[in-house]
Amino acid sequence: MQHHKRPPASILFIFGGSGDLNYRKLTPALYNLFLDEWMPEQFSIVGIGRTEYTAEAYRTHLLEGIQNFSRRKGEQNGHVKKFFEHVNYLQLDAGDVASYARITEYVQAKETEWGIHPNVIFYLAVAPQLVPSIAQELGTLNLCKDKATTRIVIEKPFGHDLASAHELNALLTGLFAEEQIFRIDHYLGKETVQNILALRFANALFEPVWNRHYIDHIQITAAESVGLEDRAGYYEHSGALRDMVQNHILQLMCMVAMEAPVSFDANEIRNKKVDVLNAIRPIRREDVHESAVRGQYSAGWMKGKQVIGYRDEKNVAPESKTETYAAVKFYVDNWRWQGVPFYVRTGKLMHQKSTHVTIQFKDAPTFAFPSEAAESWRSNRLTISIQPEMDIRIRFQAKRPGQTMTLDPVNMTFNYEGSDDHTPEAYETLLLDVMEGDATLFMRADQVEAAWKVIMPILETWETRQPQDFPNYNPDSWGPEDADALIAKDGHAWINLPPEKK
Ligand SMILES: NC(=O)C1=CN([C@@H]2O[C@H](COP(=O)(O)OP(=O)(O)OC[C@H]3O[C@@H](n4cnc5c(N)ncnc54)[C@H](OP(=O)(O)O)[C@@H]3O)[C@@H](O)[C@H]2O)C=CC1
Ligand SMILES: O=C1O[C@H](COP(=O)(O)O)[C@@H](O)[C@H](O)[C@H]1O
Repeated sequence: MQHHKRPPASILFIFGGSGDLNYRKLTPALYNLFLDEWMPEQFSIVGIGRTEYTAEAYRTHLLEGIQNFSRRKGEQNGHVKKFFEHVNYLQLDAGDVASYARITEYVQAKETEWGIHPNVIFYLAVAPQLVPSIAQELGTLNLCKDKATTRIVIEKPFGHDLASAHELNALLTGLFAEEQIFRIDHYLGKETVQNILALRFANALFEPVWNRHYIDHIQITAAESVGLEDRAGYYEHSGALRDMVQNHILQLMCMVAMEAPVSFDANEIRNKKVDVLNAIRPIRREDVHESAVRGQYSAGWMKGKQVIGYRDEKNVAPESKTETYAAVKFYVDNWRWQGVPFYVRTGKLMHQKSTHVTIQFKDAPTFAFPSEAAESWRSNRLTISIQPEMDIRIRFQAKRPGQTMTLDPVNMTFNYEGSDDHTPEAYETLLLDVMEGDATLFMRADQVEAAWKVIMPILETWETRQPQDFPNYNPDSWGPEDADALIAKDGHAWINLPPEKK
């Protein structure tokens, strides 16, 4: 039984309908929205790509994606069939200007069939270099003149660098009204990421210690156990820094480091986040080697299975210098964070899928216990596990029961209620927001550009200096040795989160 208001009738055109994002995330999310009766009464999803598919073959392909990646698989009685009645495919080369007329024809046919004018959403799930030309063509379609019902969703990375992001913003704002533009960063739709704001700003407990006086350093890890997954067309031009650091990781950093907002108004939150980006200390080109490490995976073994190296993946150049791993040390130059390092890292084919933020507090000022009481004083730590574990852990010292004064670090853990099955995926939340026209969880133009500004010196340095040691890390490892050295020289070590015992 449905207890909520559904969005208005919508047609979603997904450029990149034959790609990995749609297969792994968008279609499973739309399917879950359908199961939960959040999809409009009248809707149509149209995948777009150059690959040849019959409607049937396309649906079979996407069903496989649901079976592999959806939080609820495709076995729900009859629902799969009903869902796929709304899914179609348009074989279309985005470079073929004349073919855009087919989009208008499709919309007109649906208008006639449904007897109303629907929302029309263009989702650009394609590599950034294709975005400007597609946006340009869409912007000239008559139907895009209707600001209330037409929207364009742009995936990250938004642009390829600072200059192209700036140009893209100018292009989009020339063609569309700001309320039609949805710059997506799906990490902002994750429940656990949104909970960072709740943890920090709905509790007075943490605020007094959330600063340079009590925090030693902060770590952000987004480790993936998957490799390239046949995405060379996109990833070879991207690499880990553009793919994950410029967007997802910097957004996580903003949430951890931002000042308290005075309201939950979308612009107020964005203002506070952009302040963090603007306060990140610029890394000088000559210092990049001190603050950033890149890596590329070799061939090897992953959980007992043989895997090929990055350079042997399909459509990857044999001498590719694309990084599949990046670690960076940042500082935020403001009163709260002066002198506190933020260590961030991300990589593919790593030992374990794990995204988490760790706040490492300073040691107790003196240690009155006998020195043999504890292996380390460095015990106070707060960890926000974003995925696959979804929990918040506070680690502190406790006395081990017995006659001696022996201390052990223990964890107090908050686990999200219910199973993963019931937690909406980020793309469910965000796609619903797009259909409803709510841009609160989306990026503003200046945020995207400020994030590019932060990473440009690293990008430019890496692009001009060839990596001499690629491939430099093994699958099923925690990345290159240099990344351990990056943090070890400050007297720290990366924290690899063990799964919480249930
Ligand atoms: N994969 C993921 O998990 C995530 C991806 N993203 C973002 O999504 C975007 C796409 O990534 P991903 O799906 O992985 O990349 P893929 O390489 O898997 O997909 C690229 C898509 O672009 C289409 N395409 C390429 N050229 C054309 C063309 N001339 N005309 C029409 N379609 C074309 C391809 O279709 P065809 O070959 O059939 O033409 C394919 O569907 C990137 O910006 C990425 O950052 C964001 C979050 C997660
Ligand atoms: O944006 C991207 O994100 C995925 C990882 O997303 P997650 O929700 O599974 O953490 C990554 O695999 C992909 O390379 C990147 O484009």
